[in-house]
This record gives sequence, C-alpha cells and structure tokens, in this order.
Amino acid sequence: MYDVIVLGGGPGGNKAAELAARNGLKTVMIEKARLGGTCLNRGCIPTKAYFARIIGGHGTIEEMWNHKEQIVEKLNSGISTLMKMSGVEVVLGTGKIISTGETQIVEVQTSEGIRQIEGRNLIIATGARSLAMEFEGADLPGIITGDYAVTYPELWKYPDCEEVKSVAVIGAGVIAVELAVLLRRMGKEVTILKHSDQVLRRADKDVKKKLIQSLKKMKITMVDYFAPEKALLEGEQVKVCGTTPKGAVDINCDRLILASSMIPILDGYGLEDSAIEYSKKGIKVDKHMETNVPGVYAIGDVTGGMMLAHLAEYHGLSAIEHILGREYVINPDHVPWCVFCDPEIAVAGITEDEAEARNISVKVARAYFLGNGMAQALNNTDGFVKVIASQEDDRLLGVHIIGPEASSLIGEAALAVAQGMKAKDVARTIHPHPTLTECFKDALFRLEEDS
Ligand SMILES: Cc1cc2nc3c(=O)[nH]c(=O)nc-3n(C[C@H](O)[C@H](O)[C@H](O)COP(=O)(O)OP(=O)(O)OC[C@H]3O[C@@H](n4cnc5c(N)ncnc54)[C@H](O)[C@@H]3O)c2cc1C
Ligand SMILES: NC(=O)c1ccc[n+]([C@@H]2O[C@H](COP(=O)([O-])OP(=O)(O)OC[C@H]3O[C@@H](n4cnc5c(N)ncnc54)[C@H](O)[C@@H]3O)[C@@H](O)[C@H]2O)c1
Repeated sequence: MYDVIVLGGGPGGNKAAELAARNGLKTVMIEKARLGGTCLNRGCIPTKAYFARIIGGHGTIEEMWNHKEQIVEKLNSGISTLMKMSGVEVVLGTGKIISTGETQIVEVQTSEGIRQIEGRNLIIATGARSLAMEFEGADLPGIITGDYAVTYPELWKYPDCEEVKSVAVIGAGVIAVELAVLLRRMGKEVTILKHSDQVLRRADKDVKKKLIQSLKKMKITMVDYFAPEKALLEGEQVKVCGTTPKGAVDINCDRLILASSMIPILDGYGLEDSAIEYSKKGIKVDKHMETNVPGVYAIGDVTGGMMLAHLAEYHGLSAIEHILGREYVINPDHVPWCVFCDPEIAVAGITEDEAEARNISVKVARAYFLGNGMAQALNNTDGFVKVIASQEDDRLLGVHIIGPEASSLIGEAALAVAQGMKAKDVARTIHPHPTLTECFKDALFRLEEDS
C-alpha cells in the first residue's frame, strides 16, 4: 500500500511526488507518455528554447530545433534522476481510477500488462489539452492545435520551415501571442484571428495597449471579432473562411494554428465513473486541492483556472502539506505570470480594473525603461513598469511590466505583493545600480511623488 499515488508526470505531478517522497511518504507516480508533461515536452520549455534563440538572438534558426531537442532530453532525464533520488517509484503506463474511498485503487496498463496500485491518497495531475474548435474542416491537414504546435518540424526546423511562409493563429491568449511573435520573428507572415478586439484578456489595460502597438509594429496582422465558419484546402494552402462585424473574411495561409484556450482533461482515466465531482471547467477542489472525496486531490491544469506550470507545482505543495497534516493555501491574487513575447510581459498581483471592480481605491504610477541606464546599455528601452498600491494603506497590489527581462524582474514584485508589503518600504529597499530593477524602484518612488 502506497501513501500517495500521483496520476500524471507533468510539473504538478512531479513536484507533488518529489515532495511526498522527500517527506517520507511511500510514493508512486504514473505517467503514460513522457515525464515532464505538456510543460517540458511541448509547452513552456520548447517555446522558451525557441524564444532564447529567436528573440534573444543566441544562434541561428538552423541550430534552434536541435537546441530545443537537447534541452528537452536533458531535462527529461533530469526528472528521472530527481524521482529516483527522491525515492519516487515511476510507473510508465496509462492509469485508470478503479475505486476511491478508504483506499484509492488505480489500474495501470503498462507494456508488461496490467498492474493494480493501491494507496491511501491519490493526486490527479492529468493536465489540459487544446479546445477542439467546431467549425467545418477544423481537422484538415495543415491545421495544428496550440498545445502541440511547437513539435512540428515544418514550423520550426531548418530547412523544413522554409516551406511555410504564412501562418494564421486563431486565439489571442498567451499561446497565440507567444507563437505569433516567434513565427513572425522567423520571417513568416502572421495573422492573428481574434475572438474579440482584446489580446491577453487578463493583462493590465496599458500593457495590452502597448502589446497591440508592438504586434502592429512587427507587422503581425490582426483581425478582430473573427468567427471561423469553415476551412478548406486550396492546393497546399489552408483557406479559413469566417465572419466579422464588418463582413466576411477569408484568410489563406500555409498553416493554421488553433489556440483558443486549453481545457482540462477529464476523460480517459475513469473520472466519469468515479464519485469525484467535476464540471467542464475542471475537477472541483477546496483550498487544499482536495476533491469532494477525502484523500483524493487534483492539481494543475486539470483543475481549470490559471494554467501555469509553476502554479501546478504549488498546487502540489498544497496537496502534500495537507496530506502531512499541515497547511499551505494559495492566494490566486499572488500568482505571477509571464508572457514571452517581444517585449516580454510579467505580472504580479491585480490590475487597476480588478481593483476598481472590488471597490479598492488605488494609486498608480509608471516608470519607463527609456530612462533606465541598464536598458540603455542593453539597447533595449521599449516598455515600462506600472505599479498599483492601495490608497488606504499603501500596500503594493499589482505590478505590471512590459519590457526587457520582465520575467526575471517580476520575482521581487511577486514577493512584495504576496507579503503585503507597503510600496514605500519596497521603494526604500536599496536597489543596485545600474540594473533593470531600478525601473521598478523608480515607479514606486513616483507613486509617492504623484500621491
Ligand atoms: C505552448 C504552451 C506553452 C506554455 N508555456 C508556459 C510557460 O511559459 N509558463 C507556464 O507557467 N506555463 C506554460 N504553459 C502551461 C503549462 O505547460 C501547464 O500549465 C503545465 O504543464 C501544467 O502542468 P500539469 O502537471 O497540470 O499538467 P501536464 O504538464 O499537462 O502533465 C500532465 C501529465 O499527465 C499525463 N497523463 C494524463 N492522463 C494520464 C493517465 N491516464 N495515466 C498516466 N498519465 C497520464 C500526461 O501524459 C502528462 O504528462 C504552456 C502551455 C503550452 C501548451
Ligand atoms: N508564458 C506562459 O505562462 C504561458 C504560455 C502559454 C500558455 N500558458 C497557459 O496556458 C493556458 C492556455 O493558454 P491559451 O492561450 O490557450 O488560453 P488563454 O485563456 O490565455 O486565451 C484563450 C484565447 O482564445 C480566445 N478565444 C476563445 N474562444 C475563441 C474562439 N472561439 N475563437 C477565437 N478565439 C477564441 C480568447 O478570447 C482568449 O484570448 C493559459 O492558462 C495560459 O496561462 C502560459
């Protein structure tokens, strides 16, 4: 009998299994494909390997695919080693929940046959997939879903990628924006077909405005309020036909990427036949990530909401702490997130609009990278840091960065927001010179000047 069975070996499952085993719990993790899940094999890591090459300017397009493959291989074997060293037993095969209750039973179809595994606790970490779009022809060749788009050699690998001159992307979320920017910077003609007039719906309004300007400057075409009706093949090309409030729009492209949201995976592992509560938004959990069935937890993308690798890991921490009789509860306002486009975007805390919706009176200030010595030295001055603090008690509520190395800069802001620090105290924490972090400090001081 195991103490913990983890179903799914992505970032959520890996972290939960590692923490469980390191805390002395007898742990088994079941994975049907490759360790590392979406994040390592076709999500965060491959896209950022491309990002570093294409946007960071390290090396050529020719080297890019191999660089990505090497990183994925290296990290994949790193996870195997980590699991072994932590004392996690890894079972490769497809798991199916057979029963839940006092004892959780999962049956695993392995290459050697069926194995039945019993445990006191079960953690479901089966992830998400791209939402299937329902228009006619959505499954034609040349049409790719966002969750697997980085695995296609014809989009990224030289010389195969030379064949593809134009790409259209349906969606305007993080996946759509990141892929559109990478492909544009590789020289493709890129069209973003948007559901509304927005991009990155959860981002701050000034950041969105700046992002749209940057996308236009890059000559990425955007079509607003596009509703796809059908797709057809015209020779080697895909023709997407749809409507907008201004009339019919047809787009011809070599490849079409469907990136209009990810949805939790709720089928294929016995969830439907179990007593575990779920809706199409995901498996329902409480603040400890426990489902309605005591001893059964769900973490990561399968719970819906914000789908982020780091959040999946912290969900894992929350579940394991609860199993150990301790508590770690996540405040959704304290989950930072980043978008690896050009300029980079990073967020900690809430937006001005969210503050307004909650009747919180706020003060807001900005500082621009144009006035920052290190940004000037890096010749990368495009963007700003926007800070939002409570008018009442000066608590830092939100930090929104669009600019150089935004994703590396957000850690400090995430700490300050999560710890409920006052903007004045963060500003008075000495920031070294010359660094990009001074732009954050400058925005904080400006908050004092403006109020
Ligand atoms: C293109 C793209 C880029 C992304 N970039 C970022 C980023 O930069 N930063 C970020 O934070 N997030 C990013 N994400 C999101 C991130 O990948 C996910 O939030 C993260 O992978 C979720 O982790 P998870 O453990 O919940 O699920 P997953 O990583 O999806 O892992 C689930 C695992 O469960 C396994 N599994 C499923 N069913 C079974 C079964 N029945 N038996 C055995 N195993 C099973 C699957 O094979 C898979 O390995 C990106 C996603 C995509 C698609
Ligand atoms: N850098 C990162 O952290 C990173 C990178 C990629 C993905 N992710 C995560 O993965 C998850 C999924 O990303 P995503 O981009 O699919 O989702 P998302 O929720 O960010 O965006 C979905 C987008 O698709 C649009 N859309 C919805 N229905 C549509 C339709 N019928 N036609 C056209 N557009 C439509 C929405 O308006 C929205 O802009 C997110 O939670 C995201 O945070 C994170």
